[in-house]
Amino acid sequence: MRLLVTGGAGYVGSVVAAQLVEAGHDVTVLDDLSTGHEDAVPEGARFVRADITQAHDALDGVDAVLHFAAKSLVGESVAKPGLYWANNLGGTLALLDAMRDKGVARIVFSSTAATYGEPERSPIQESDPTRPTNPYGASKLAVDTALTAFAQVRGLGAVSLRYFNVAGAQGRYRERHTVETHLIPNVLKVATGERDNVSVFGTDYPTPDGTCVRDYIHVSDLARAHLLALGAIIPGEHKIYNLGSGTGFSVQEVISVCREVTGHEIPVVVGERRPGDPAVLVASSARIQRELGWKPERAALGDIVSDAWRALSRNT
Ligand SMILES: NC(=O)c1ccc[n+]([C@@H]2O[C@H](COP(=O)([O-])OP(=O)(O)OC[C@H]3O[C@@H](n4cnc5c(N)ncnc54)[C@H](O)[C@@H]3O)[C@@H](O)[C@H]2O)c1
Ligand SMILES: O=c1ccn([C@@H]2O[C@H](COP(=O)(O)OP(=O)(O)O[C@H]3O[C@H](CO)[C@H](O)[C@H](O)[C@H]3O)[C@@H](O)[C@H]2O)c(=O)[nH]1
Repeated sequence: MRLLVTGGAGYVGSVVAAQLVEAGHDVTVLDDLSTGHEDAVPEGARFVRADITQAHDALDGVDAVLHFAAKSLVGESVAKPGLYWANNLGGTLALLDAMRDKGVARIVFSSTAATYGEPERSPIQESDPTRPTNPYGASKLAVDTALTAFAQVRGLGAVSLRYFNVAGAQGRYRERHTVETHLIPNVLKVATGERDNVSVFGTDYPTPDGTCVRDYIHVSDLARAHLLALGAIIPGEHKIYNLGSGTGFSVQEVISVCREVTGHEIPVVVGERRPGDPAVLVASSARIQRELGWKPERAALGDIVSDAWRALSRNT
């Protein structure tokens, strides 16, 4: 297929673009490089540096869009909600209009666990209430809502994948955000010497060891789900799937695994709770397993951390 990958110079988008090229698709990456890196665009993909509101030309002859481009820092979204609404919702609406103008009727969208907010039960199912607790999650939920409407009125075929905590690396493709908020890369930066210690945000949560529990999914497993989603798009339908490994690990458990993998003691500083962090976020991925036959292959936390560590130590 001829595919447009927005945000394909970023962490998740670059891994998916690499898998798409590998599978023989014709791939164009469109990215404004606001948080991405041009050298993350895989060999064999074309690169267009542009904002998602300027995608018209890049959509010529395209069969489907995989839409990763977004702002995705929860804290920044609280400080600058306008940026999140404009970029994530406004930008996506412009992209969807351009797709309609160019007759492109298929999209796979990066949604998030943040659309659920504080969950009522664990694991979270797609039918559970969506009550985002920050503008980032709200902007992503608004796109999901728009996709449902456009499927009904425009015949758009859409799949939203709600990622839980993405981690790990695929070969050279790794997480390298300039502002890094995610736990695993921050812990590993202590082992490379880039940081002196890692802060644990709260030890008084109602969890077995008092630290937050998350569902970490390997970026390669996540990427594979996009290729399955692409094949499952049905015009006029919007499908939503959670994507996690189905097992929760606490912050302390993650740090322990990072110590085992790196052989570094990784000093810890106990800090305050980070506002807006739910105690436990674990996905039920039963729907995508049942309907698309997806299965995580590198779900073990040791594998996820080892792959992230290998890629990081090769590049620092
Ligand atoms: N990483 C995670 O744990 C996680 C979890 C849930 C959802 N997501 C979603 O997955 C997607 C990818 O996340 P990521 O971690 O790879 O982030 P990232 O910041 O590495 O990648 C996003 C890419 O989009 C580009 N971009 C942003 N705004 C743009 C615009 N207006 N026009 C063109 N390009 C633009 C950036 O330059 C970057 O290359 C995002 O939509 C994010 O919300 C990520
Ligand atoms: O230096 C750090 C970084 C994180 N944490 C803790 O580690 C856990 C994981 O934090 P991350 O920042 O790695 O991930 P989040 O769970 O906050 O975020 C993920 O889930 C969100 C939904 O709530 C969004 O989908 C977001 O894009 C996705 O990365 C949280 O309990 C956080 O408080 C620390 O203790 N210290």
